Amino acid sequence: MTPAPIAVALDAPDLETAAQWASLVTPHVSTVKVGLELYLRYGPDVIASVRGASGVQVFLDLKLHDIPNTVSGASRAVARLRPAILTVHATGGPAMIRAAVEAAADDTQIAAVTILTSLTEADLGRVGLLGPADDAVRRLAGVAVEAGATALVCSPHEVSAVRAEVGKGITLITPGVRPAGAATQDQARVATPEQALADGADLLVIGRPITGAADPGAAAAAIAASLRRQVS
Ligand SMILES: O=c1ccn([C@@H]2O[C@H](COP(=O)(O)O)[C@@H](O)[C@H]2O)c(=O)[nH]1
Repeated sequence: MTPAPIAVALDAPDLETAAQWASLVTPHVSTVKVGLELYLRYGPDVIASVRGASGVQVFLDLKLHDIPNTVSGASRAVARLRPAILTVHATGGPAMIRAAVEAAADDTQIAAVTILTSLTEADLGRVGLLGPADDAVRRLAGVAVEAGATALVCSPHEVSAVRAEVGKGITLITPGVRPAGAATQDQARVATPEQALADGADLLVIGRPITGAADPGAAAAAIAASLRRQVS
C-alpha cells in the first residue's frame, strides 16, 4: 500500500522515543519530521536514527531565519544529511531564501514557512501584519517561490488560495491538522486531514494527534485509511 502523504512530527523529548514513533508510523506515512527539539538536543545523528532501516523521507524542520550568508552556511551544513525537505521562514526575504536553495543538496526541497499555524489574525495584527491571514500568506508564498523555494508551509485555511497563487508545481505542506473532535492545543488555524487534502495540500504535518495516542501506529494507520478512502 502506498504510504499516505503525512509527515509525522517527531517532537519527542528523547531519541529512543522518536525512533520508536518513527518505526511505528513508517508503514503508513510517507515522511517523518525532525524539528528543533530533537535536532538541538541530538544534532545530525538524529536523522539516521529516525530514518532507520525503512529509509523513510526525513523532513528537517529547522525554520532557518537569519542573514543570507548565515542561512547559506546552515543549509550547506545540513546538506550531507540529505533531508527531503528543509524549512526556512519566508519572512527572511528573497535573498535569504535563495541562499538556502543554492546551498542545499540537489534532492532537498526548500520549504518556506509563510505564517505559523499557531497565530490568529489578532496575533498577526499585533505584529504588524494587519488584514486577513490569507493576504500575508499569499504574499509571502509569491516571494518565496520567486526566490526558488519549491515547497511552502501554510495552514489548511490558506491552502486553496496559495495553490491559486503559485500553481501546481509547488509542494504545499500544511501543519495545523486535527482529526475531527481532536484538541487543537496551541494550533489556531486548523482543519481535518480530509479537508486539508481536499483543499489541495500535498503533505499533511500531524504530530500530537498521532504521537500522543496510546498506539501511534494505529492512529497513523486510521488517518491514512481515511485519506485513502477519500481519494478512491
Ligand atoms: O506553521 C507551522 C510550521 C510548523 N509547524 C510544526 O508542525 C508540527 C505540528 O505538530 P502538532 O503536534 O500536530 O501540532 C510541529 O512540529 C510544529 O513545529 C507548525 O505546527 N506550524
